[in-house]
Amino acid sequence: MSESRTQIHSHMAPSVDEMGSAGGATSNLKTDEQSYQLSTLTVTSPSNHNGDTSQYKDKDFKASHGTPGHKTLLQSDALYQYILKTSVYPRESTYLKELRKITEGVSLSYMATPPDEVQFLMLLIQLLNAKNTMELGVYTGYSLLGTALALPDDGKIVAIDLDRNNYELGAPVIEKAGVAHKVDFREGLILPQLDKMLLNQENLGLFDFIFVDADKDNYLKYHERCLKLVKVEGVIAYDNTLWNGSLVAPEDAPYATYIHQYRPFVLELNKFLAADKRIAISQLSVGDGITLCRRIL
Ligand SMILES: C[S@@+](CC[C@H](N)C(=O)[O-])C[C@H]1O[C@@H](n2cnc3c(N)ncnc32)[C@H](O)[C@@H]1O
Repeated sequence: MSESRTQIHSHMAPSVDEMGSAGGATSNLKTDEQSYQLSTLTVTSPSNHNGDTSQYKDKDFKASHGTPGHKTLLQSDALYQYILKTSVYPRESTYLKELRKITEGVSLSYMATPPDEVQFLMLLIQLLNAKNTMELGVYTGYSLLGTALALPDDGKIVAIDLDRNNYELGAPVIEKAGVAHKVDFREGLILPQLDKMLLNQENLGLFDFIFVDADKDNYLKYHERCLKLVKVEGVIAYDNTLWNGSLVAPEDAPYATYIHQYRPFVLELNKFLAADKRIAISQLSVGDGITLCRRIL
């Protein structure tokens, strides 16, 4: 089995470069949470994901199976670069590109949703004819801008994040793109913000689409609240549900600390969503894994 190796350094997350060579060194690793401390580690990415987990016991296996140095669980970086160059970058709006470039220069830039995933979300929003949407976890606003561009002119996005400073890096681009009137940014912790919204009957069943991309240990709490806020036949999308591929690795696999920390919560979420009769689901291996939940009850 051939492997590619990528060095990942704290505060030096690799970025996707559309002109760069295919393969390990120019890559973009999806992680979340501002508290994430990425120590220097070697990522070893098996190029052939055939379900064989025996490699995890290999002492030479330094880090994340299924973390091929980019925000996807594809077979290779080359394939990922192919998708970006062929289907994503040529159609990425100049504003999204500008915000992506700005974000690449910011610390924790790897937190941004990858461009292929945002392209998918934009199409989904249009397929749903979504008008009222919400985003939990904004960062600099790359997925927020994608949503705003995909919505009709009278569409709305409630966007919640505890950190206004990062949002303000993207806000001028959102303004320049002519979609700022759709964005209702609310600074604060997500849980109390959702609870406040639930007190107003008018918010119940209001939303056509909700994108959840924040603290994994709270996703189940968000789920109960979002199920009341999304309309029947509306969609909630949970990001990072494949959690860097760590879900199928042994507990002592050499992942970064934050991966270990949140892994049980993602496992619990996936199990819960699979059994939840109130929703129809599909877990997709786009980006770091995204689970679509359509409210059916
Ligand atoms: C992965 S980033 C979001 C990325 C964003 N969707 C994008 O495309 O750039 C996660 C964000 O969630 C925010 N966050 C994490 N936990 C939160 C909480 N409990 N309440 C509010 N915001 C939170 C962080 O401040 C961070 O900006």
